[in-house]
Amino acid sequence: MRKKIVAGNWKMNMTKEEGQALISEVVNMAKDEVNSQVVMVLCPPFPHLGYAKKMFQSQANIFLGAQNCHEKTSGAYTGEVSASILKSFDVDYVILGHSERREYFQESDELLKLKVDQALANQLTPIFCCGESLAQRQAGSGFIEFVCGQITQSLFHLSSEQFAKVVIAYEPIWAIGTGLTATSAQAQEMHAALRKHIASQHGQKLADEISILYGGSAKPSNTPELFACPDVDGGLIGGASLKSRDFIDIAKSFKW
Ligand SMILES: O=C[C@H](O)COP(=O)(O)O
Repeated sequence: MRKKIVAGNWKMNMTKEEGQALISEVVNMAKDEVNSQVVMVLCPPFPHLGYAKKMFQSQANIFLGAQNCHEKTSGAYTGEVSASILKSFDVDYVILGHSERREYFQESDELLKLKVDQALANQLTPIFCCGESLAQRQAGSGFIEFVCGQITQSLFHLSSEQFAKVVIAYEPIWAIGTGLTATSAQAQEMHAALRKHIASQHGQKLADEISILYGGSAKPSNTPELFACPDVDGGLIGGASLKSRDFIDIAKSFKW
């Protein structure tokens, strides 16, 4: 059975004190309330990575994620962080290709390919984001091909053994932070198409093992329906991951 994952992307939020309080609440609530088979990933800004892991070391289903890594191994790249540095801080996952990175930092499919390689070479699990813009969705056709194309461009150079280690996050750009959520039918349609696309390259067995998360204004009121879709394996959560109650309730949205 493929993994059910709820990842919280804090983006550029939370001071040290706020972050510590949030993690401690999430850890305590998860212990009592969340099925231990749900993989929970906390992705705070870089400075929090230094202390965060120690706060949930005893909890086997909570993992640490970063929000980005550099495409090179090391060197004179002021302000950047490599995958090997992240690994040395016990980071497990790294979000790559988020639409905010693509838009504000001009990250291309080609660059993301290199970042994915760095992540895998350092035993980090990439949470690879893909998704179409509002204009592409409103055009009414071609958006599924566009999103599958992002996977082709940045991930299809991987061997099947490498691809099996990747988590995909479908995040329609028009749903991120807007309050507009994809309907469960829209999410299911895209997730099924992505799985079919992966199967065309790596076979059905591997495609069936890949976790594909949904992201975009996910909240406790809509995740039960979204997570009930056969091809939706969890969520990449932005705003709602900053509130412990909401994040925990989202992690409780799976039907078993
Ligand atoms: O990485 C998370 C996504 O960008 C979703 O953000 P959101 O839940 O605030 O819409």
